[in-house]
Amino acid sequence: MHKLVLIRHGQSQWNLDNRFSGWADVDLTPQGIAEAREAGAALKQAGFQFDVAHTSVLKRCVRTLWGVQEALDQMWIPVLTDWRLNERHYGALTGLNKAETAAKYGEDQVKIWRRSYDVPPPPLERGANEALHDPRYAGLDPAQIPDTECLKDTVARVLPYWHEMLAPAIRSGQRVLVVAHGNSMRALVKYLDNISDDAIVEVNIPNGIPLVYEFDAELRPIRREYLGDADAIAAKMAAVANQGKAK
Ligand SMILES: O=C(O)[C@@H](CO)OP(=O)(O)O
Repeated sequence: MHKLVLIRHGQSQWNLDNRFSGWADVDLTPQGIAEAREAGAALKQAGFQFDVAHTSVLKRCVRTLWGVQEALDQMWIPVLTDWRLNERHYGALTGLNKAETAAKYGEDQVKIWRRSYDVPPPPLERGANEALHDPRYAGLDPAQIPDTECLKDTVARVLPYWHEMLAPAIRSGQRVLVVAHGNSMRALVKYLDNISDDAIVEVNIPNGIPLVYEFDAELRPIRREYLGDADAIAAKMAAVANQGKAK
């Protein structure tokens, strides 16, 4: 039986402030740090241990992984960080308040920007794209650095990571933990669960809750389950969906 555990990072400062984050490197809040430890404790209680962990190059994910590893008493396992697990790039919306953006452009437009499969937010001007000068992206061809991304664009970088890095490790028997972001997880979940372009619009990922997949030998999902209280998880998902309301 193959398993995979996915966790969205804990609450970030811009989750709390209700701002579009994308590739901005915002840190966790104290609540986010506590959520990371709780996720690790829940995994430990359920008997999970891991051989390797993968995360993005953004500190809200890295710090979440640290909290999970600490609670699991597995600080020693190999960790791979990769930009392909980053949050979807939010283009010119990065840093804007979601409720204010909904008040200005309408909730429907904000839902399209947040959740549609193939409509990207307005792009950053190339000259304003700080990722071009950020050493963590120095190994990339500048053409790979986006000025904005829709979910389809995020799928186009997350899926190669799945096929090249995650799936072979899982197939070889490694116990793999992935700490990622709301939309890089939506990209992976869309593929794994074969969710349509229309249905993915309603999928929201809660912060700091382990999502456990069980696969058959072909890595087709047999079961998936969030670890934790179902009502609390549903409330967290609804809170994410409601971030795009004008209030
Ligand atoms: O701001 C972001 O980068 C993401 C995740 O926090 O937000 P949303 O849920 O609006 O896609």
